[in-house]
Amino acid sequence: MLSAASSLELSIQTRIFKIIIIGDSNVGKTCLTFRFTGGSFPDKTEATIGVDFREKAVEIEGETIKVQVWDTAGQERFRKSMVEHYYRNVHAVVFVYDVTKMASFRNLQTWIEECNGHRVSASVPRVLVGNKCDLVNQIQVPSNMALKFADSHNMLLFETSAKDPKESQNVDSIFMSLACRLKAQKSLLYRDVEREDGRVRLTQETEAKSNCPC
Ligand SMILES: Nc1nc2c(ncn2[C@@H]2O[C@H](COP(=O)(O)OP(=O)(O)OP(=O)(O)O)[C@@H](O)[C@H]2O)c(=O)[nH]1
Ligand SMILES: [Mg+2]
Repeated sequence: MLSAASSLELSIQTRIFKIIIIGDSNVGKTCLTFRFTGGSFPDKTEATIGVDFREKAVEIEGETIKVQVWDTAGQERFRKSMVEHYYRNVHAVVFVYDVTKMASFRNLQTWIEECNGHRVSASVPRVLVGNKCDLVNQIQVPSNMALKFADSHNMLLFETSAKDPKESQNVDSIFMSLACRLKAQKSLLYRDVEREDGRVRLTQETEAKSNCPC
């Protein structure tokens, strides 16, 4: 068993990455969050009011990182007082649309503008997620259209389903790929700080040895 001191030390050392999920109401933001943090698809969901937080500890290259997912409200009336909080000190942004609803794809432009309007740095990674791919006969947003949009905004595209258990790895990979990128970014940041201190010098070679699972 861990002593109180060592468990305190562990929790102090654990880095937390804040990832927000943004998109129209009903696209499945809450279900995607559930799938990643709890491994299941909820029987029933209500519209999110304000924000729901869910966390998951993941291990990347031997480091335990806490991924803190901010599941935001898509409905204007449930989000307007919270928007500032969503974007404050955010580490990564996940934009979600519903592949069976063209309007949710068209509205991405507005969500991206909102994000840009909150001084989110260009270095904050963003990904695009097309959800509900299990509804194969109802797809309205063709993959090539989504891919073009993602490319033009410098985002990776994931097409997936929070509902289909066979897709659960794909859902995990949305968050894991972001966590890997953030870990790499942060280690660069530490390296710079350490360089300034003149204490530690990490070389390109050290970076190349990285064996990130993503
Ligand atoms: N078929 C299918 N239905 C899904 C999927 N993901 C979510 N749903 C359904 O879509 C509806 C909305 O899901 P939520 O996760 O609550 O949507 P949301 O984006 O969080 O909505 P707000 O909280 O209002 O912003 C629910 O009825 C879910 O069961 C999916 O991958 N496939
Ligand atoms: Mg929700």
